Amino acid sequence: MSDADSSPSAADSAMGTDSDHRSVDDPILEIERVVKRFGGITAVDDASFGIERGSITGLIGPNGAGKSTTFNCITGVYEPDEGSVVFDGTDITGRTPNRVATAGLVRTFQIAREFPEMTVLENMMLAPKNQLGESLWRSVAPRTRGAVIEEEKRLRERAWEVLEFFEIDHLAGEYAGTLSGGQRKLLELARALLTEPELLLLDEPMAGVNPSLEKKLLEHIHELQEQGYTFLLVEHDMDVIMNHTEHVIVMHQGSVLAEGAPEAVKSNEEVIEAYLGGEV
Ligand SMILES: Nc1ncnc2c1ncn2[C@@H]1O[C@H](COP(=O)(O)OP(=O)(O)OP(=O)(O)O)[C@@H](O)[C@H]1O
Repeated sequence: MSDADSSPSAADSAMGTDSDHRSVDDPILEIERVVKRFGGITAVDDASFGIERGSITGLIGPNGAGKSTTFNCITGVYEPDEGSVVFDGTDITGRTPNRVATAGLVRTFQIAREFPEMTVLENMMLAPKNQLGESLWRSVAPRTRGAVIEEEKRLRERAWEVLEFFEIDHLAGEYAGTLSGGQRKLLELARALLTEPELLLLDEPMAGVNPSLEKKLLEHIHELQEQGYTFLLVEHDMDVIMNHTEHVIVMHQGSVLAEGAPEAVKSNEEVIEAYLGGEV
């Protein structure tokens, strides 16, 4: 169980939202009236919400509710037709994915896939370069020989540190292509961390994960939260949402239908109806 019960938002009731989202004390991310259309389809329809810094927030909704499109608008894959995305006080609307990642907002489980014919450590060393984009990496990386060596040393140390944190340091010399699906998930999260993000967007992190790895992944996510990272996750597994997030945003037909503490959202009638009476 997370510390959801002690969260300030735990006492909130799930509220329906129009354009005004609940006030967030210290927002790391603010989505204001975002609209994204594909021809005649409005995939995201005037969606607004804020993400509290240091929180684990769930973004849920039935199939086709607009969750992935919202993630894509946040991470720069799509430019919203209307509205704004503000990260850490800076308007990042319409920035390219590389520039969004450079700002400290990283989407995991969708980042560039690992290279199977390179070792785990080599993949780690390439992660910041891949995520930030080669040209950007060059522009931020120091160019003198001494500085390059120093930077590489620092990155290698950090790579080992992160591999140890995820308890996959013993795999550092293995080819990434030989890893199990679960080990690959851990490597993916480890690589994302090397880009030094502040906010991690997790896209169905538990999909296809066995129960023991799920437990491990969740423990790591909570430990990282304690270190100050913020998480926004799209997840269909309601047990994960109910037990491991402190705030839940529910999307339906492109809009935010309700948000609040997990228990309050679970019993919200509009939410239950949106899921066609299914168990939430
Ligand atoms: N590239 C696209 N072109 C046309 N329509 C799209 C495109 N991407 C999404 N849509 C439509 O926009 C709506 C929202 O889709 P989206 O994938 O964002 O929902 P979702 O909540 O992530 O769904 P799921 O849980 O099934 O992944 C759907 O009706 C979908 O068919």
